[in-house]
Amino acid sequence: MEKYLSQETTLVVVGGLFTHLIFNRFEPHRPLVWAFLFLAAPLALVRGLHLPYGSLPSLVLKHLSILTLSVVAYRLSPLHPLAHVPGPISLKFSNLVIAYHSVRGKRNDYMEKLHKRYGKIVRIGCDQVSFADAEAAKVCMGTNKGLPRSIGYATAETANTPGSIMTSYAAFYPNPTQVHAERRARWALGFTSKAIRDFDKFLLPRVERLLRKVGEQKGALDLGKWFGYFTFDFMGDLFFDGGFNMLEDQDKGGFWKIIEEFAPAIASLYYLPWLTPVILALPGADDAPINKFVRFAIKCVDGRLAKGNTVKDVFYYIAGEHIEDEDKPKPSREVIDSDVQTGIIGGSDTTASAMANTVFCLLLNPDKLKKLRQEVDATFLGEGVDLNDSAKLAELPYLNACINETLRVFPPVQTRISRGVPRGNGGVHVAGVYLPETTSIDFPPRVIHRDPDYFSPSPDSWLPERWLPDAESTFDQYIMNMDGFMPFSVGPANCVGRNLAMREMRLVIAQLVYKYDVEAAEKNPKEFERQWLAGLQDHQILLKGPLNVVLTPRVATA
Ligand code: HEM
Repeated sequence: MEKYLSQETTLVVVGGLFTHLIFNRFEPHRPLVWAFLFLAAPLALVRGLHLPYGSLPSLVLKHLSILTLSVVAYRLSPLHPLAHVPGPISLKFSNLVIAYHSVRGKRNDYMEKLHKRYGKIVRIGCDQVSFADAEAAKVCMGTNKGLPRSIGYATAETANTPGSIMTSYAAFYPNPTQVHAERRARWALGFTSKAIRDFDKFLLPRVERLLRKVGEQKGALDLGKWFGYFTFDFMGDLFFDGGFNMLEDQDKGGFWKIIEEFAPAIASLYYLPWLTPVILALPGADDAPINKFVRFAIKCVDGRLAKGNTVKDVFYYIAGEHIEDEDKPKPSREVIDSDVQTGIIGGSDTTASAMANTVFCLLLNPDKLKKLRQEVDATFLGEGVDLNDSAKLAELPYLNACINETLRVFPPVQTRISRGVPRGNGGVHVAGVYLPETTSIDFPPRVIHRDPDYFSPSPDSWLPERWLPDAESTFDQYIMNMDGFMPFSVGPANCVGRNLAMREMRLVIAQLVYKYDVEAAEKNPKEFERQWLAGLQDHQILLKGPLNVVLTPRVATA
């Protein structure tokens, strides 16, 4: 061997392989540790072999080449613990490719294609799988002993924050289950049935204003945008005692822009958690979308804290304003700042997306729009009717069928409810597949919801009738497996805002079709459909193109 390889080359190879072993074993995420590992072996060589320091750059280059080759070869080899999971080679050697699909915003279509080709489980990164299987989702998200969220949630925040309700449940935290349960308990107080009923004092005036403002617009209007203004204002009521007023001023403050820039960044960095601290350490990082969003959240918290605890909103509970006992610990300012970030995103975009997609589906299916209107008219026509009667709306079968069917075909979180196998637990066996320690598992609701094993017939089609009580006798080969329905996720970390979101959606959709004739501005249904689907961008939240409609006030008839 020595005949062919110089001592220097042999040591470079050994150094590269050894560094790979360290990366593999400890998965460091800090840029300084990376810098150390990139330089340590070449420096040791220079010192050990008494080489000139001028040879350092070329040694570093060789070291990095060996390291890269070793990493790529290992990830593609049968030795890798995820080698048994099928998937395209282009995705196996690095998470960069799936991160690229996330930035493009078409991860939803891409995942659908991958699952059609490779089956229920696909390897989508070096340590990532997508698992479109309801049983696996149930086990991993678990009602009592599920897995925590994956390490990618580290990217949702700047390095040193203590974690929100969302991120504190990530596998990298020392005790995710306990920390999350403590955060979740405070959030849950803000979403009891009573608290939700009390929030009607915010919600009902916002619904009234939304429906008045859209009626005042001349010509076609982008209803999706108006839904966004509405949900953002309502989120502001829930967390910051109001203050955005988008239904009056539209987005003059540029709040949506902050979220629209933040979403693609965070959705792709999820797959590259090591990159976040690097980006945040670069000059000019102050203007990075993550920092802009974090600053925005902090400013909102400053404003709310300055107002004091005059109102029992969600913030009141998550900030521990309800804790009167001086001896009981209150959440730190860092925890509040982190939690509020989850609230801003969770409380605004998701519900707006679901409502926009419901209207889109109704417009493509005028017979079903007519049926929904008949149900709403029949319920609310007459003296003394209360269009704000949420209890009554919750009982309307067709209204609920339309919303649930939209959440099925177009779930606002399309391709990633994520869980991670913690280091040190020896891996897990899920639905017949072994997943080693540190694997990140994405459960893609849109793929699962459109799987004929769970919903038949025509799982890709929007058919509210499948939710009606007589569906079993109306459809041939009827399958409705609710284990495969997870728009709000399941288990201890499922969506805490679910009941509130359903209340919002029922009120808005019912009152919209009651008060207005709604028509698509684009008269060709095929073109209308094409434009809307092309505009949907899956960045974990669902960004949308315009939903241009024409509204005509109507008088309800029996
Ligand atoms: C149609 C509307 C909504 C949908 C489809 C939705 C969906 C989801 C999903 C899929 C998760 C992830 C759960 C997991 O990882 O297992 C989640 C979590 C969460 N959502 Fe929602 N959401 C909606 C509305 C809301 C609203 C209105 C709020 C609050 C104002 C909210 C607050 C949260 C919070 C705080 C979490 C984290 C829960 C935890 O970690 O315990 N969501 N949501």
